[in-house]
Amino acid sequence: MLNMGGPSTVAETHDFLKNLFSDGDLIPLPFQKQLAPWIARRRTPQIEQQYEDIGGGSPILHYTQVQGEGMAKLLDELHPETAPHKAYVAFRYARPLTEETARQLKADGVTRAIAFTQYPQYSCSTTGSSLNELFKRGKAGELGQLEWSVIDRWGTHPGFIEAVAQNIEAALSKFPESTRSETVLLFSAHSLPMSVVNRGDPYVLEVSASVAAVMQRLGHSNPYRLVWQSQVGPSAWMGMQTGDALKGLARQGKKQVVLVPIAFTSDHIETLYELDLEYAKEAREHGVEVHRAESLNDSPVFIRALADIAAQHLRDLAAGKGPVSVQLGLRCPGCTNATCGQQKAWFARGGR
Ligand SMILES: C=CC1=C(C)c2cc3[nH]c(cc4nc(cc5[nH]c(cc1n2)c(C)c5CCC(=O)O)C(CCC(=O)O)=C4C)c(C)c3C=C
Ligand SMILES: [Fe+2]
Ligand SMILES: [Fe+2]
Repeated sequence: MLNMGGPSTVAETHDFLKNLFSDGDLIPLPFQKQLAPWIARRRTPQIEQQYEDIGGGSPILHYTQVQGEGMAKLLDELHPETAPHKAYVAFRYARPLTEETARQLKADGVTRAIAFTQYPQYSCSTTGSSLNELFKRGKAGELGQLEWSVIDRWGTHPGFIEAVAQNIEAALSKFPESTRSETVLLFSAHSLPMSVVNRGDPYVLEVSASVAAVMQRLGHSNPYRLVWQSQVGPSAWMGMQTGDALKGLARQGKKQVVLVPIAFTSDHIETLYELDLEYAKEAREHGVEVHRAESLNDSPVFIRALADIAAQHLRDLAAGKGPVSVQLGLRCPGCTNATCGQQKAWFARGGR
């Protein structure tokens, strides 16, 4: 289960940021080796305070473990031919890091593995970075004799869409029935730098497809927009920004909003701090009642969706389909990172 991870305790914040700013697939920096530790050190106090304010750390490891254990158990029933199944967590910037998990896979004598991204929608800066890291470890012989296949995206899977829709319905039910249909659904996803969007990264399109599928499932019961949050640094990022959108809606006299995180499957500072503590609070000061749809976290509907995605993948493999999706094979038209090409070829050969 591939994801970026987060600091489980406030004390782990610095190492998390150092790993994050050292990742050239996420943030390409000149003199990255020297600059990354410097930026991380400077940014640590502010981000530590945010993790402090949301209860002392990121819950992502806890929820990924709950999701993984639930998924593996269901998968034993859904696809007994390949049982027993076991979920391993491989985070990009926090423990357990990919290198730790690689050692564990080797020690356990695992021979067959699925690299299952936990980002619903594909971006080279998220899933692409995790796959590049796994590829580098594999090429260096750190993974043992493993045969790999990849689940690279699942942003319109009906089980995922159903789980999100149910959480929206629960949030909507907090508004009076008489005015419920006037509530604006404000889908919010982590933004991307325009430099990434403009090289042909598929994330913005795939997040939009998720939103369209959720709205179809809801029978277009409410007006909606997709907006973008958490941009960092001075460069241009995908907009409109979530905070500005809330202010604009307030100015236009909207009184009820449901905020919907759509590109991340468990709580993190972006939901618990930015959406709940910053934006929702500010909107309330402007007279807007805001409720947030819960993150998927330990949703049984979502855990069943993960198991269903994995089971379908295993059935496809048994039916002779290749180890990677057709779509994974296509690099961004503007991609100049040679590792991306090597990584895709390596996974297409089953990790050999
Ligand atoms: C699908 C989700 C995410 C995308 C896409 C994404 C792209 C992206 N992020 C940065 C820079 C930073 N992100 C940071 C934290 C962070 N990012 C995501 C998700 C996505 N990022 C999450 C869930 C988190 C927080 C983890 C948590 O537990 O809350 C940070 C660190 C925090 C900070 O310093 O503000 C940075 C920096 C870039 C540059 C980027 C696309 C290229
Ligand atoms: Fe980010
Ligand atoms: Fe790339």
